[in-house]
Amino acid sequence: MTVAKGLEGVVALDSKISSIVNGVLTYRGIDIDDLAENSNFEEVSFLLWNGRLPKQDELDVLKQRLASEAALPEGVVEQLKAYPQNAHPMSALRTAVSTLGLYDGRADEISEELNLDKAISLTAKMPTIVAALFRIGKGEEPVAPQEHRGFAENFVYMLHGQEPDAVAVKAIDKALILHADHELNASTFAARVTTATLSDLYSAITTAIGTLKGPLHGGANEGVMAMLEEIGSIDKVEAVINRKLENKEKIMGFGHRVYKDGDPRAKHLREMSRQLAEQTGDAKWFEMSVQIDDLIQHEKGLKPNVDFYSASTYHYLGIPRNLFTPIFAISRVSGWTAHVLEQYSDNRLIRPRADYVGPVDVSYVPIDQR
Ligand SMILES: CC(=O)SCCNC(=O)CCNC(=O)[C@H](O)C(C)(C)COP(=O)(O)OP(=O)(O)OC[C@H]1O[C@@H](n2cnc3c(N)ncnc32)[C@H](O)[C@@H]1OP(=O)(O)O
Ligand SMILES: O=C([O-])CC(=O)C(=O)O
Repeated sequence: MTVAKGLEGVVALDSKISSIVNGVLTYRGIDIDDLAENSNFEEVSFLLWNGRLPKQDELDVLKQRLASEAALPEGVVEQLKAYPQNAHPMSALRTAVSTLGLYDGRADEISEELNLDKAISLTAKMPTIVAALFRIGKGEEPVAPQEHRGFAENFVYMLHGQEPDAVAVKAIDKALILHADHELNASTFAARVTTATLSDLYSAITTAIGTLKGPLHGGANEGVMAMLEEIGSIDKVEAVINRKLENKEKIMGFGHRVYKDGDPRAKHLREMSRQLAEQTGDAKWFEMSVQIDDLIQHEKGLKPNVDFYSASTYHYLGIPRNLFTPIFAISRVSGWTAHVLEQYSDNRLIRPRADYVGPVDVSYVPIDQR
């Protein structure tokens, strides 16, 4: 058997959701650059779930549903308050999504219509969970979502409990568009593996969140911020990065399994970070990031991925670093659920083989003779 370690280059399934061809990322055939400039997260979610852009009335209905289904069952809010306060928000989010499944009496009913309803309902609740975890962590009461607010706007409102800043809302909305789907990345693959056993949507998304959390995947954005904080000032960039390279440490936010010539999402986040640096008058985090970017490209030939400039962008928005990966999950749930729907619609159990390389012909030794 030929083993492709890490399944590199293996095509595991057909999908009509997103594509990466010659370094260009599309959702349902539309270039991500076009969507990032012109769309919004609700529209992108519709696109991922339905395979086409919505008409105005369809978009209005989806926006209304996402806002009206954002509130959490009281029992879930009580559980969030009971979680250990030192739990990582990604772990708490994973457990909360699993708990939400317990509150859906039809979680195990699988039908096209119900699956889409569940996708909308879960997507609607993700920002509410993340904002509630943030506030509970600070010893504050969660803020309930408001029905007249858009998706990104409601999230920023629930974080701070006050009228959201328009710049922050626009930046979060763009970040959500850019993170919404990415072909067969590790967390999406994990969600599809779970779905392919005909398990329920909440189980698939719980699987996906656990997979996104790792620092080689979505967790890298938090790792980037930790690195920026460790470096601390522009004059220390070179020394710290060179030491990390000498120690053969992975530099968070660089490299990619598929993109070898650059991640098309990174330029948008870089520009957002630059603009926010200018608006806040605090250039340090952007300038440090640019210097690291130049150094890593020069030393390793590696380019930044989606996680690199999202770290300084979120930092400028006043978001603590342990919420960076949960924000990724708030967005990616639209893609994960689109893949869950696609998997259900043409399912076959996903079950590859392993090449056994362990010992053979070993006899059982009774315990008293070992
Ligand atoms: C949303 C996302 O998930 S985007 C990815 C987020 N993850 C990160 O940013 C973590 C840092 N990056 C990495 O660890 C990797 O580049 C991954 C996990 C993204 C891709 O991994 P793979 O496709 O398996 O690449 P692989 O690890 O084989 O890298 C190839 C070579 O480049 C090196 N390399 C790759 N990325 C990095 C990095 N960030 N820092 C230093 N060296 C790196 C590897 O050490 C390897 O070198 P070698 O051939 O001398 O052993
Ligand atoms: O595709 C990948 O391997 C990781 C990634 O960039 C993403 O999930 O957005």
